[in-house]
Amino acid sequence: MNTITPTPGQLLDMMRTTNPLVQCITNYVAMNIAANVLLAAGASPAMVRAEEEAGEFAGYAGAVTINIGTLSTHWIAGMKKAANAANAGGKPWVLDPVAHYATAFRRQVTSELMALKPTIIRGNASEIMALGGGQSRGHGVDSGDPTSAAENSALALAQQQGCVVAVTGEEDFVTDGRRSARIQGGSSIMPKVTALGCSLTCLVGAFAAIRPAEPFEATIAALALFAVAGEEAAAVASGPGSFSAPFLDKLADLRGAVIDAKARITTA
Ligand SMILES: Nc1ncnc2c1ncn2[C@@H]1O[C@H](COP(=O)(O)OP(=O)(O)O)[C@@H](O)[C@H]1O
Ligand SMILES: Cc1ncsc1CCOP(=O)(O)O
Ligand SMILES: [Mg+2]
Repeated sequence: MNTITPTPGQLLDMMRTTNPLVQCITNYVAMNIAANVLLAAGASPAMVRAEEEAGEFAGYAGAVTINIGTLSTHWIAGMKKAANAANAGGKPWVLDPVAHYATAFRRQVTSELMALKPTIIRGNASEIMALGGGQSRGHGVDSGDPTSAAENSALALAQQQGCVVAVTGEEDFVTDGRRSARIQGGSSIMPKVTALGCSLTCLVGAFAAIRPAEPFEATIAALALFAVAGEEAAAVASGPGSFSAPFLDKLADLRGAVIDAKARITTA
C-alpha cells in the first residue's frame, strides 16, 4: 500500500506547475532521451557540464544530476564544481555511477564524487552491489543481478553515506537507510532501450528539485512515474523501436491522480 506523502501524483502535479530547472551532466548516449523525458514530465532540462560554467549554473538550477557513463578527464572538474555548488546552495544532487566497477578510472572518479556526498544515488542492481563493496555480475553498463540481491548493499550504503539509494530493475527498491519502498511496474522492454536508467536519474533530480528536503519521497515519485508510463507504453509497443514514442507520450499525459491510482508501491 502507498503511504508515502506527498504522494507521487501530488509531486507530479507540482512538477507541471513549477517547471523545475535541472542541470543534467549526463553521457553522450543519454543526453537527448533524458532531455525529452524531463520535458515530457514537466521539468526544464539543461545539459551544462563545462568546467568554466558548471558551478555557476548549479547556483540557479533546482537540482544537479551527475552520470559517469561516457566519462573522460575533461568532464571531471565540471562534475565536481556542480556538486560543490549544489551542496553550497543546499540543492539536491543525484549520482548515477554507470559501470563504475568496470575500470580503475571509473572507480577512482566515483569514489571522488561519493566524497562530495550525493543526496541520492540511482543505479542498477550490479552498480549498487559493487558500490557497497560487494561482488556483482554487471557487464559493461548492464546489470547482471536482480534488485533483491542489492537491497542489503543499498541499505548499508544509505546508512553509511546518509543519502537515499535507489536500485532499479524488474522491481525497484528505494531506501534512506531507515525507510524503504518497493515499486512494481515498468516493462522488460525498458532495459532494451538505451539510457532509460540515465534518463530516470535525471527525472529523480527533477522531483528532488521540487522537494529538496524530501529526497526519499521524490525518488519514489520518479520511479513510480516511470513504472506506470513504462507499463502503459509497453501495452501499445511491439518492441524497443516502438516503445520510446508512447513512453514519452505517457510521461506527458499521465496526471497525478492517475499515477496515484495505478502506482504499485509497498513500503517496508
Ligand atoms: N525487467 C524489467 N521489468 C520492468 N521494468 C524494468 C525492467 N528492467 C528495467 N526496468 C525499468 O527500467 C528503468 C531503468 O532501469 P535499469 O534498466 O535498471 O537502469 P540502467 O539502465 O541504469 O541499467 C527503471 O524504471 C526500471 O524499473
Ligand atoms: C551504452 C552506454 N555506454 C556508455 S553510457 C551508456 C548508456 C547507459 O544507459 P543506461 O545506464 O541507462 O542503460
Ligand atoms: Mg545505468
